Amino acid sequence: MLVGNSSNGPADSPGGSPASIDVQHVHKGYGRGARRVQALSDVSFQAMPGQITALLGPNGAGKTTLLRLLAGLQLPDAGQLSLAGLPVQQARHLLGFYSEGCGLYPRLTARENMRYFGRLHGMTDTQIAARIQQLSEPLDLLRLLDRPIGPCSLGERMRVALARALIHDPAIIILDEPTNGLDLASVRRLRRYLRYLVSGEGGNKCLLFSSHVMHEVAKLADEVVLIAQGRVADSGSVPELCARAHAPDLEEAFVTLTGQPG
Ligand SMILES: Nc1ncnc2c1ncn2[C@@H]1O[C@H](COP(=O)(O)OP(=O)(O)OP(=O)(O)O)[C@@H](O)[C@H]1O
Repeated sequence: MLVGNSSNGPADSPGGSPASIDVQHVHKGYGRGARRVQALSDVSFQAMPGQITALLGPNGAGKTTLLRLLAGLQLPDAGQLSLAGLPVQQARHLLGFYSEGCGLYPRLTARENMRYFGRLHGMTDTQIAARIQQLSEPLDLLRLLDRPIGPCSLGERMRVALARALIHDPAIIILDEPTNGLDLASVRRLRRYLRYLVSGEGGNKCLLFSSHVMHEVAKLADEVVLIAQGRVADSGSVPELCARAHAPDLEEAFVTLTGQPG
C-alpha cells in the first residue's frame, strides 16, 4: 500500500501491471420479463493511468451501474471488468471508490471514520494520521476532523466521504458524480486535487468519474466516454469529440454523437 504520493512513474499494481481500468463487452439488466430494464448493453472502454477519464451521460444512461460493477458491488450479466489487469473482486485494495451515500458512520467524527476505513485497509495508525494530514488541505477537512459526521452539511459529508475513499492512496480512483452538492470553492479545490492526483507528482493515478454536467467534464477530463441508453456512443478527448461532430462545444458534440435530444 502506498501512503505518500511519492511515485513519479505510471501508477502500477503491486504485481506491476499498469493501473488501468478495462471494461469489455459488459451487459447488465435489472428485473425480469416485461419489467426488465437493460441498463448496459455491450459496453467497452479503457481508462489509463495519468489521465482523468469522464463517463458522461444523461440521467439513467447507466453510469452508476457501470461504476458499481467496477467497484465489485454488483455482478455483470456478461462481459469482463478488470482493474490493473485483475478481476475487480481481486483488486479492491487498489481501488478508491466514492459514491453519494457511501456509508460513513454518523456518530463518529471525520477523523474516526477515516481511521476506521484506513484500518480496514491494513494501515497503521501512524500511516493513517499522515494520510489524514495530506488529505486535509485539498479536501478542506481541518475544521471537520473532530466533529461527528451526523450533523455535518451535505457538502461537508461528501468531502469526508471522498477522503475516506482516498485514505489508502489507491492507484485507481472511481468517483460517481463527485461534484454534486459541492459549492464553487469546494469544486475548484477538488478539481485542482484530482488534476494533481493524475500528475507525475501525484502518482499518475488512473481516475474515472461520472457526470451529467457538460462543463464539469469539459473542464476536467482528458478523455470522455459518452454513454447514452446503456451504450457507449463515442469516446475521445473533448477536442476530438467536437471535431468528429463538427460541433463548437461538448454539449453540441454530445447531442450529435449520442442522438439525445438537445
Ligand atoms: N436496482 C435497480 N433496479 C431496477 N432498475 C435499476 C436499478 N438501478 C438502476 N436501474 C435502472 O437502470 C438504468 C440505469 O441507471 P443508472 O443509475 O445506472 O443510470 P445513471 O446514468 O447513473 O443515472 P443518473 O445520472 O440519473 O444517476 C435506469 O433506467 C435505472 O432506472
